[in-house]
Amino acid sequence: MVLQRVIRAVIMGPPGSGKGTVSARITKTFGLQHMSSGDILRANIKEKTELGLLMKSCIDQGQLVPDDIMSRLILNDLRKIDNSGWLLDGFPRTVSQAEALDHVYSVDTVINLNVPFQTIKERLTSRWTHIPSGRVYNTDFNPPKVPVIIPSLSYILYIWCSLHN
Ligand SMILES: Nc1nc2c(ncn2[C@@H]2O[C@H](COP(=O)(O)OP(=O)(O)O)[C@@H](O)[C@H]2O)c(=O)[nH]1
Ligand SMILES: Nc1ncnc2c1ncn2[C@@H]1O[C@H](COP(=O)(O)OP(=O)(O)O)[C@@H](O)[C@H]1O
Repeated sequence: MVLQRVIRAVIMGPPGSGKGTVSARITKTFGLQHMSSGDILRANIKEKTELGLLMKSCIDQGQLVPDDIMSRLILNDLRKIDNSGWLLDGFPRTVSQAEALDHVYSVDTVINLNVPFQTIKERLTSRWTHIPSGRVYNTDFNPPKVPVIIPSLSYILYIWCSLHN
């Protein structure tokens, strides 16, 4: 029997630094579960869970979700995959969240993406998201296979509704 070591890692960096893009490659290469705080929050909002409804108003106002709620949510999800390796993306985001994680798990590796602000600005202006799958593209670096040519009114409405529900 071969015992495989469970790897627990965290990726950090400002919004737009490439955490989601790099995480997808790392998790595929090393067989880790990708735990994205943004995706977990969006799933809870979509499913209209009690916490999801509470958090929607914070996110809509551009605020961070309170530390205790966020830590509870992520640690709860990590407990469900206790025997797997994971890469945390977007959590911890504050000292209090880091302490909550450290209390329960010992993390093997932390990757910090250090990207200049000007580069982040350029990347975010050419970032596109495929709403149904959540995949992120960039018109220069990682363009989608099927380019969006002229969005129809119904498509614009569809995107608007997806962002506001
Ligand atoms: N030029 C370039 N663009 C990148 C790179 N990594 C990510 N991007 C693009 O930058 C944007 C932000 O990346 P994303 O993974 O969403 O960042 P996050 O907000 O930190 O998760 C997206 O449009 C990506 O396609 C990179 O190494 N070079
Ligand atoms: N660890 C966290 N603590 C508090 N709020 C969070 C955390 N992660 C995500 N959020 C909330 O969810 C929103 C979307 O997160 P995310 O998809 O990671 O995008 P971004 O990194 O661009 O802010 C954030 O703007 C914030 O309101």
